[in-house]
Amino acid sequence: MSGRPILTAERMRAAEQAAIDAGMPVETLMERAGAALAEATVRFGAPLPVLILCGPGNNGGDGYVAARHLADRGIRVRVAALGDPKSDAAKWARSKFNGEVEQLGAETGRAPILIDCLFGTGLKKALQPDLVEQLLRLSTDASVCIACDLPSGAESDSGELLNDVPGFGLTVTFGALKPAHRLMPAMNKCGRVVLADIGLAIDTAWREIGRPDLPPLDPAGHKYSRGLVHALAGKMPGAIALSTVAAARSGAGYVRVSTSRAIDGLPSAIVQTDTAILDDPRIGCILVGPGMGEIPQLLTLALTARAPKVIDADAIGQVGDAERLRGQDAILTPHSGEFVRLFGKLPGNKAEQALEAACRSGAVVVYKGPDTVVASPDGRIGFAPPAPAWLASAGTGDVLAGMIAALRARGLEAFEAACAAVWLHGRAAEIAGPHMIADDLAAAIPAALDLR
Ligand SMILES: NC(=O)C1=CN([C@@H]2O[C@H](COP(=O)(O)OP(=O)(O)OC[C@H]3O[C@@H](n4cnc5c(N)ncnc54)[C@H](O)[C@@H]3O)[C@@H](O)[C@H]2O)[C@@H](O)CC1
Ligand SMILES: Nc1ncnc2c1ncn2[C@@H]1O[C@H](COP(=O)(O)OP(=O)(O)O)[C@@H](O)[C@H]1O
Ligand SMILES: [K+]
Repeated sequence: MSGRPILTAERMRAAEQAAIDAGMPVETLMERAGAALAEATVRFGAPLPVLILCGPGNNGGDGYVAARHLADRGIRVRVAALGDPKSDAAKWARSKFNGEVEQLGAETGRAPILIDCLFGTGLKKALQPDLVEQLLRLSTDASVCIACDLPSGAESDSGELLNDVPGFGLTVTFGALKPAHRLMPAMNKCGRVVLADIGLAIDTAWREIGRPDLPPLDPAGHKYSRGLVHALAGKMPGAIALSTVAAARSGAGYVRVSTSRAIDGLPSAIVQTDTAILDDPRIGCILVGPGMGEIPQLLTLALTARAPKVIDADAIGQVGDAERLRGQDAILTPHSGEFVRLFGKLPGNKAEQALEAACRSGAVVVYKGPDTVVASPDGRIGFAPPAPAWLASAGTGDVLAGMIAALRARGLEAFEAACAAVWLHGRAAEIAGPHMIADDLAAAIPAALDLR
């Protein structure tokens, strides 16, 4: 899966230390970070007067460097600091800035562009209440708010907010994204996240899910080689109808649904059958769960088959013990309620919880929500880019399950199929627009596929 790298604060510091050990001065890293922050500010905010709030550590150091670069470009820039810089690199950055440095407080005047360089990955506790008050006041008075690395108060690894945090239009981060950029509630405060390369070597299995690279159609292919999805209908046929339409629209060559009674309104291209023979070697992926209701035999039947499977919705609740999935080639797609029901309350951030669930079950886990994460038992984690909040409507999860099943049946490896579907699902929602219903979402999949 391609996409921007994501590192915890500890691994970020390790990457920085490795660069320093290899002979790169920390001042060079800070110089690059501050220059990138200044560049993004000019591009995003236009050449308006800037106020930079500097904290005592290296986040503040980046701010002094950015102030120098902005001043060199002829932009009116003021710096208000919490106090003297504490780290050597920040002291160096402060010494290179020729302008005046105000004491940050109730007297600090507003500016149209505000840059928050108070705290970044070094945040350890909530900001003092009076500092929060100043940050909120100055951000309310600004037209454009930019966060250096992280909004101050957002905890880098968990995505928790330790104090009230204003909403930023832009966050400029360095080397790699941090989990907080893609986990709620912090991700909702970051605005657009720009990643600047400051010359660090980044090695990680955690990435933001990027635009998928789907294999081209085989010119000599046939409907089975393009992928056969076999869905199992249960009590509520509407849900499996959404899933199967989504699977067909996602490029499966053949979509078949086992159902005891005809499902009205299903496109004729989707084959309805009253038998449920799952030992057909041509099946590329079985889909079970959407609209299943209390029919646990359907999950049992799916688990007897060799084919890969997507286990969604009601079927997740029927798994009981995650160990049951060992040896299965499965993708699980729980929302938070289904996740806790199957795995209990796990420690760590959402990504770590998904990874633990993947390790326990041996399945790829798509932990859904406004901050969907995809985890593979081999340690890979994909963090979804922001998706529209209007996805929170009935049936959109059924659509996602069908999309994953189609991409899996088309031959993508389980983790790749899940990540690609999550990306396309978010883009389809953007295309379908704020008043969409799940049926519109499925109809927008071809346009999302065309975006790639
Ligand atoms: N890791 C890297 O490779 C690079 C990091 N850079 C910058 O360095 C930042 C991290 O710098 P630091 O480790 O100095 O940490 P910060 O600048 O985030 O915080 C500085 C120190 O403030 C104290 N502190 C934390 N929370 C506080 C609170 N609520 N109230 C009062 N004091 C508090 C802590 O002792 C902390 O170490 C990054 O966010 C980034 O902006 C850049 O300079 C470029 C290179
Ligand atoms: N606030 C939100 N912002 C973005 N995406 C969301 C939000 N809430 C839910 N989603 C997405 O919408 C889908 C909902 O799936 P699910 O909860 O299974 O609903 P349903 O069972 O009704 O289909 C998931 O893909 C989830 O990630
Ligand atoms: K900051």
